[in-house]
Amino acid sequence: MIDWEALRAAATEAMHKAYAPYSKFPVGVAGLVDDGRVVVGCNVENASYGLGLCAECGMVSALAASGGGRLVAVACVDRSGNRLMPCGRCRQLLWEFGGPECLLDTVSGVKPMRDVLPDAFGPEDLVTR
Ligand SMILES: O=c1ccn([C@H]2C[C@H](O)[C@@H](CO)O2)c(=O)[nH]1
Ligand SMILES: [Zn+2]
Repeated sequence: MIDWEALRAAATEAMHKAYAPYSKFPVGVAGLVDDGRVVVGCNVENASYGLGLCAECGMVSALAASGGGRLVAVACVDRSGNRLMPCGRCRQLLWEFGGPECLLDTVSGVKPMRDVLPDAFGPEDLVTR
């Protein structure tokens, strides 16, 4: 059983560390890894606006830097602690480390990644046919 409350709490704690002076839209994300650890990320913006990093970007970096593994569940929250859908780019980032079965705490309930990124491009598509 996935403890979604705990995952949302970890995402909310990360959200409070966001650096979002330009959008004033802090985001936090937490991912449950297949070995039981929880990795988090927050958005980090830049004076060169287009260079801002989404929270999920930091989270997958933390995943790799802390030993890797597969994401089994992900929760993203906004400043009110409400569920937030990852942007399209971030869905692709999550797909790389979670694949179709990874669960996402969406605004319309828990869904597998395959439902929020249908017909996704992934590592297996790089195999020459
Ligand atoms: O899934 C998302 C969507 C948006 N943001 C950030 C990017 C930007 O800093 C702010 C407003 O778009 O929210 C994320 O971190 N993750
Ligand atoms: Zn994003």
